Amino acid sequence: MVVEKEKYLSLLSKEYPTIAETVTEIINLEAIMNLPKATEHFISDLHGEYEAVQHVLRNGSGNIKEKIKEIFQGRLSTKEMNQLATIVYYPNKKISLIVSELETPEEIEEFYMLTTTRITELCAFVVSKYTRSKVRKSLPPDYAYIIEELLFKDNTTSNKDDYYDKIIKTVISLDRGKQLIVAFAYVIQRLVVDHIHVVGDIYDRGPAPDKIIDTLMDGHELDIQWGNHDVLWMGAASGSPACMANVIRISARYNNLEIIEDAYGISLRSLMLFSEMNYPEDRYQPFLPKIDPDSEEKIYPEEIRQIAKMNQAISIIQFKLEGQIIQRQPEFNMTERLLLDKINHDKGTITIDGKDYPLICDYFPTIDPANPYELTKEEEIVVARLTEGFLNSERLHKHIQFLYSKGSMYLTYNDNLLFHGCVPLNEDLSFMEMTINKKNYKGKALLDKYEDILRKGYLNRHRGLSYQRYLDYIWYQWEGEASSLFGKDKMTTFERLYVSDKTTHKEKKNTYYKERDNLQVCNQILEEFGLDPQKGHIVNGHTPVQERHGEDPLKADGKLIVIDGGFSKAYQPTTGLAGYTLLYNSYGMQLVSHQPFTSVEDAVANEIDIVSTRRIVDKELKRKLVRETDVGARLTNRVNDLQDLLEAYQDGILVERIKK
Ligand SMILES: O=P(O)(O)OC[C@H]1O[C@](O)(COP(=O)(O)O)[C@@H](O)[C@@H]1O
Ligand SMILES: [Mn+2]
Repeated sequence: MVVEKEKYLSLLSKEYPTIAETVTEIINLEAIMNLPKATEHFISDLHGEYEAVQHVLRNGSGNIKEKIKEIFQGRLSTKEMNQLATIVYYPNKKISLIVSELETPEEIEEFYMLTTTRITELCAFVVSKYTRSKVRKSLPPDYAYIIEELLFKDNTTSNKDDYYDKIIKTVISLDRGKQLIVAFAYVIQRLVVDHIHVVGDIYDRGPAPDKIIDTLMDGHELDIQWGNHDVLWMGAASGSPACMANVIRISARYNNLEIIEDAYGISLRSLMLFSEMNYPEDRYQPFLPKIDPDSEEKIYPEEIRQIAKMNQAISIIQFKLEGQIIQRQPEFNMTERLLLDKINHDKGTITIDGKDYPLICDYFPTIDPANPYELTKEEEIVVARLTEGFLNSERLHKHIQFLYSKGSMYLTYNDNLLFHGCVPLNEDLSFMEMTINKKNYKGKALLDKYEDILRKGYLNRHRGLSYQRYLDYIWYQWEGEASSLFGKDKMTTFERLYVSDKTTHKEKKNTYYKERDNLQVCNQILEEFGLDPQKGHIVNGHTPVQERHGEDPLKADGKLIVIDGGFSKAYQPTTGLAGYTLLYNSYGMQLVSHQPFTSVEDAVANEIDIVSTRRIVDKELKRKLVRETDVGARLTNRVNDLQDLLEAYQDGILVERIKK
């Protein structure tokens, strides 16, 4: 035997010291590989919409309802099935509501009895595709014993029924019925979806990306493909002032500065004072925040004025900082985006592409026409304070570290390729090249390089300016032409704010977006990432699918699927929907579309499911097993090693470590 192999087996023998233990593990792994493939659940462009995301996660994109129907159709009425579903999604709230409407203790007891029996049956069905050990690990410690006892009850011995009945009755008589049902509900929520892929853009626009991350951190098995908005926050947390200015500007624009101040505890006081002192009352029209018409929170005119001024101050700071990057990084090829030096301060106009346009607002108290990209002393102080705040917020770093640990630029998983935006293409369909530190990158190598830069930028965040190069490249991924996350020729933020002529607002999408309906292009990309085009799919987020205008989320005959349906409220008028989720289980792939989510209260009281339609993307001819997945490939390797270990024991090459 080769020495290396022998060493490896000797190490393995520490974990499996006897023939019996080795055999047991082989049998265990073989059994796992024969289980149906676990359900993958793809979501993207969550954009801070915590409640809608929660709802989709709680109802497993409609999967829980499907399972309820499978078991109870014909036995329960639609009303009873809807009620059971809502109990699973919002157990605490729904049970309290139901119980408050019941009159006698007998009715309450009957409700608990019935619900516990039904939810046990549902849970048993949901967990039937997992090994017992996996189920056991998902049980809440407080009720693990009881749930396990009820779940794995032996149906062959009917005299045990009394025993199970007795367990339930005792729990109820001890006034613990509600807690047990809640525990069951969470187990069902957790296990109905085995693995979540978040295809980018958790941050910006909506109110609570921080709460979404808290939820994602709470135990689901998942991975993240970073979106452009996530990378902007990662850049800000890495100490990039330009990324940070963008983050603050977007939060101000969407009237959501609480995310910075309250959720992450970063003080905006310096910016507020600076903007109050420098930007007067009537010059901020383009900077008024967008107010969510559905929001019940009252906002005072004075507050709106304050936010607009902060937005204006940080926007100018952003344009200056971005101009500095563009000037010091010729490789970015972005000199056309240098606009502050094109302002004609006397005439109140700007020259873009050789044409003069009037400015909506021509008040630039901090811009020195001779040196338009230089920050004033005061602006420098504001930027330094804010950067410190972003570098030192504990909660922000907890979240950003989670994004780094679970995330990547792209992912290959069970033959599929997942990324948020695009693989930048030239018009002739070749991969677009980007020069980074004098070397050229394209296709997969470019995405790998971007990821490397993102990681190095964050790891070196406290090491000062010599690492600024990384930060500049992180910012580039937010709005550079060869960014795989942005995918447009330019970001016209300045023009949108200052010029009314809409022709200047145009952002041209990369060729990828026109060509991703082309099967050959999709195949070329799958091959570039080492995947089999016959088997794989590409999954993207980033561009809201305008289903209302007849756009199809399935491109190239279903080879590529775009799942940005607009959880983001700001985009719902364009999409006409509230998001897609893609499910990939042992029977194939299904695209689920969701209607706008109103509120938790509405969902609880009126038992609303926001799932509207399901579409088959791909159907497996034969139910797919774990053996045929990436996990299966790893387990097969493991089984092969264990078989070698077994042989080594049997041939006397290794001796069993029998415990004394
Ligand atoms: O809708 P807003 O807030 O004006 O933002 C528009 C900007 O957002 C972008 O669409 C990028 O964000 P998305 O990833 O959400 O599309 C830019 O291309 C555009 O300039
Ligand atoms: Mn995006």
